[in-house]
Order: sequence, then structure tokens, then C-alpha cells
Amino acid sequence: MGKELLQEGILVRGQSCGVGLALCRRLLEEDGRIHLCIACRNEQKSEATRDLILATHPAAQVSTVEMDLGNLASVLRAARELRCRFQRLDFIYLNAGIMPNPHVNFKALWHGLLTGRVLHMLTTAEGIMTQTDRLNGDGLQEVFATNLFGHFMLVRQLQSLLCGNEKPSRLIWTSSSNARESAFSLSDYQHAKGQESYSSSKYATDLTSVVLNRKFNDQGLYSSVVCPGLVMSNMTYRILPVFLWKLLMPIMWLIRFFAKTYTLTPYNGAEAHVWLFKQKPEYLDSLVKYHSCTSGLGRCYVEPRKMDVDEDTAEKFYQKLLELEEQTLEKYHDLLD
Ligand SMILES: NC(=O)C1=CN([C@@H]2O[C@H](COP(=O)(O)OP(=O)(O)OC[C@H]3O[C@@H](n4cnc5c(N)ncnc54)[C@H](OP(=O)(O)O)[C@@H]3O)[C@@H](O)[C@H]2O)C=CC1
Ligand SMILES: CC(C)=CCC[C@@H](C)[C@H]1CC[C@H]2C3=C(CC[C@]12C)[C@@]1(C)CCC(=O)[C@@H](C)[C@@H]1CC3
Repeated sequence: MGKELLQEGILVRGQSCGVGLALCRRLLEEDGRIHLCIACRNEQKSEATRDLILATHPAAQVSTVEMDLGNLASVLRAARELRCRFQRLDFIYLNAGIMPNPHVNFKALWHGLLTGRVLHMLTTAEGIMTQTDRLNGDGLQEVFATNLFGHFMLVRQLQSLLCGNEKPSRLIWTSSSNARESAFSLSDYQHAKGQESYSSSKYATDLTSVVLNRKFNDQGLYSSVVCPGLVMSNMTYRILPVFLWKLLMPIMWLIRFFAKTYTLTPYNGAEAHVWLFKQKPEYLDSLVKYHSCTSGLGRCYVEPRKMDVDEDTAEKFYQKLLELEEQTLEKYHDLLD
């Protein structure tokens, strides 16, 4: 396949629905000339997603690549294809994420409603959510592999398209306000032992973004993290049934007057992603997470909040990711150029 030089090559992961699909549409509203490359798990999903985007933006340039983040061979294959197709990528939105077997502790939720930390609990889910994780086909914890490590491998494999270009390239990770230091441990960074694998993987995402800035800003690669807020999507519909969310909707609109991260729709949730698209990366703070917010009256805006990350831990974690990357590349050496 011949190389094509793209003006704005933008790769979006995790866009077949929810925040990712809204993000693709909003990026095209910002600039209809961009070339979007969407990465889906299989051909049917790719085609269906492409059709959904073309239905609202018929003139858009949308290409597809197949990639399953829970399968490292698939990530390496997709990266090889992208290296053949593109000379540079201006943005990668690392948005795919899973929260398998979510469990809400209703007793803790009820107790929390009666305390002064009710808003904190309702916006971060601290103390009220757990998940059950499992090993994937690569022998990695599934949540760590899908939410972080697959993305990390992809970025490393696409380094030649991202670094040393005349214009900076950008990584935008979808993290969460559920990311919490206490859920993460360097000695169990895949979170095999605990029950907060989602929170741990999102904290690991924050650490990774911080350290990537330290390593790659001087080569023109910049990384940011965002939180879309609480959004009704397939992920939340697996936490509580749809009818219950529908019943709770009036309460959530009320909560939104106090908790601005109750963005609720994928469109509102993509606010921070779109805002970052328009910013000069040199002026952004790498220790800040950008939160999509929606006011009680429905106005969307972005709120930067300092992250609770320790740069020394970030560096140590990065070394562990590099070790795991080395083992992966040894295992799949036949998939490298
Ligand atoms: N909803 C919310 O309240 C919040 C969501 N987030 C984060 O936002 C991001 C988007 O989530 P949201 O839109 O809500 O949820 P959805 O479940 O709607 O979307 C998740 C996306 O990730 C993709 N994905 C999941 N597993 C894989 C995999 N193994 N390989 C490739 N792609 C995969 C899905 O693709 P497929 O269609 O193939 O399954 C889908 O496009 C996630 O990172 C999530 O953690 C953060 C804070 C709050
Ligand atoms: C809103 C009401 C009145 C009830 C719902 C209770 C919980 C199901 C709900 C409260 C806080 C929510 C929350 C998330 C999931 C659903 C809740 C626990 C997330 C963990 C979803 C994924 C994320 O990434 C977080 C930012 C969310 C934090 C808040």
C-alpha cells in the first residue's frame, strides 16, 4: 500500500458508540477537512461505525483499521498497517475502555448519601464500585490490557509517525475521575489482587501520560488526559439496567446543578476531547486532567483539575511497562517489520 501524506491524520480508538462516536462527529463539525481513521475490533463494526459517521457527515474522509486492544498481536498488526498507510498522525484519541462485571455496593451508597462527601461519592464512585477482572488470551489482566497496555503498545509502535514532525502530535487519553492512587500499586500494577481494576487502570493511564510528556515533549509529542464525566453509554448500561437509569434521569438532572461532571450524554462527554483538539499543546499542563462539565442549564465547558500523581512513581511504572513491552515484542517478533 502506498504512503499518503495526510493533513490531519486522526486516529480514534473506541469510537463504535458512546463518547467515541460523538467525538468523531464533533471533530468533523470543528473541521470537515480532517482525515479520521477509526480503529474497530472487526470489519462489521468498522463499516457500521463508518456508516454512522457518514450519515451525519457525508463528505467526511473516514478510513478504518481493525484492532482489538485485548489482543496484542492484533495491536501489532494494526500498527504495522498504519505505519504503511500514514506518514504522520496528528492526534490519537485513546478512548477505548472496559469495566467488566461492575458491582455497586448499595449499602455503602446509601450510607454515603447521608454524609458530607455525597457529591464526591456521586462523581468519583469512591467506595461504592468494584469489578471482577480476569486474564485475557495474552495472559494479562483484561482491564489493564484493554484500558492501558494495548494503547501503550500502539503508541510505542506508532512513534515514528508521532515524533519529529514539523507540527506537534498529540495523544489524548480518556481517563476517569474514578482514577485513584489507593487503587494502584507498583507491585501489582495489573491489579490482579484487588477489586478496583478500572480505577487502577485509569490511574495507570494518568501516570503514563505524565511520563510520556517527560520523555517525548522534546520530540514534538504531547499527551493529555480527559474525563468525560458520567455519561450514559454501553458502559453505564452494564452497571444498572437502562430502565433504572431512565427512572433516575430527573434526579441526575437535579444532581447536575451541584455536580457539573454529570455530563450524561456522549456529546457533552466529548467536550474536553474537542476542546483539547483546539489548544496549543505547549501551553497545556501535563499534570492536569481536563474534565468535561455541563452546567445545570446544559452549558458545556471544560474544567482543568490538578492530578494526584507522583512523577517518581510514574517513572518507575514506565520502566515496568517497557519490560512488559520487551517481553511482548519477543513473543510476537514475527509481527515486527
Ligand atoms: N461512561 C462513563 O460514564 C465514563 C466513561 N469513561 C471512559 O470513556 C471511554 C469511552 O467509554 P464509553 O463511551 O462510556 O463506553 P462504551 O462502552 O460505549 O465505549 C467503549 C469503547 O471501547 C471499545 N472497546 C472496548 N473493548 C475493546 C477492545 N478490546 N478493543 C477495542 N476496542 C474496545 C468499544 O468498542 P466495541 O464497540 O467494539 O465494544 C467502544 O467503542 C472509556 O475509556 C471509559 O472508561 C470515563 C469516565 C466516565
Ligand atoms: C446517580 C444516582 C442517584 C444513582 C446511581 C448510583 C451509582 C450507580 C452511580 C453513582 C456514581 C456513578 C459513577 C459511575 C458509575 C455509576 C455510579 C457508581 C462511574 C464509575 C462510571 C465510570 C467512570 O469512569 C466514573 C467517572 C463514574 C463515576 C460516577
